[in-house]
Amino acid sequence: MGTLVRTSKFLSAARDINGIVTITMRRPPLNRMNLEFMSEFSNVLRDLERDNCPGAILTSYSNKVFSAGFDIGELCNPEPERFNDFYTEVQNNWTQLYGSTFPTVAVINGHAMAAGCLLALSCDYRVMIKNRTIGYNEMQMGLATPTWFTATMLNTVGHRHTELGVTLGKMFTTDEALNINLIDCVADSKEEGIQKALSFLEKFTHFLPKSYTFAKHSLRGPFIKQLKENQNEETQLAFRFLKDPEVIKKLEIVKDKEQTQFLTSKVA
Ligand SMILES: CCCCCCCC/C=C\CC(=O)SCCNC(=O)CCNC(=O)[C@H](O)C(C)(C)COP(=O)(O)OP(=O)(O)OC[C@H]1O[C@@H](n2cnc3c(N)ncnc32)[C@H](O)[C@@H]1OP(=O)(O)O
Repeated sequence: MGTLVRTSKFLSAARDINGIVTITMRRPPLNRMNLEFMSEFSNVLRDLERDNCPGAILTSYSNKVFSAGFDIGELCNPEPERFNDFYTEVQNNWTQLYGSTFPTVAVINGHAMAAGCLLALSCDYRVMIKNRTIGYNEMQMGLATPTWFTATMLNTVGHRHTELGVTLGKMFTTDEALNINLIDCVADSKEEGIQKALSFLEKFTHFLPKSYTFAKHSLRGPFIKQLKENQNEETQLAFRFLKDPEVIKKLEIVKDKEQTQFLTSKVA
């Protein structure tokens, strides 16, 4: 897989001979995203920017789950300070990944739910393994989808598919995702997915990095600017939402085993 450039509790990053870095999420069993996971992720992205990385691939150690999204423990009746740190790290991570100066590919080798879907959509290209699901399922959990999550899907598949996807909390199968361009291609295995990702990244070899960055930022920059300008308001809005007694009650039920089985049956 290449030389290990960074390894931390929940992530590893390995560089191949062409400089392409594969970031593997490894927080068993479901790559749930908590504060520590998000800060490690931001550190990796910061290193890649500093090292003028030519391209990166994001994938999961597990062929079942790419990421189950936010750790419900961070959302259920949160403490103000911890939530502020968590949500700020999530926002910073998105601005880094969505606005990276190098091309990125998500090899989605397992289910990608809610914030896990956001990670994949924040890359430039998506290769997904057959028979997995991807989407913003927040609605099914009594949650709302943050504005920058919605904008990221909107910028990928357009208004109508985003409207239906977000308001129904829909998890798309690999085939459905391909049909609406939520993903770019399908692979039979993670290994084939990595090969397809490398072929995509190969296309950028002869481009000037500054030209690539200019093009990417022309398209994504205004959305990043909008979040940066509203970061505190977004955090306060989310905190107030999560402190609503009805939301707390619903999330507590979701944390219950039986409800998890219900959610699992929805993605089977
Ligand atoms: C105004 C704006 C307001 C905005 C505020 C909120 C912003 C919200 C934004 C994003 C939200 C999210 O990202 S929420 C997370 C969404 N994720 C899910 O819905 C995942 C649900 N999980 C599943 O469907 C399944 O677990 C799975 C398909 C991912 C895997 O299935 P599997 O059978 O392998 O595993 P289990 O279901 O048995 O789960 C094992 C174990 O993990 C617990 N679990 C699952 N997901 C989470 C999670 N996200 N956080 C915490 N814990 C989770 C599950 O309960 C099991 O626990 P037990 O073993 O103790 O039963």
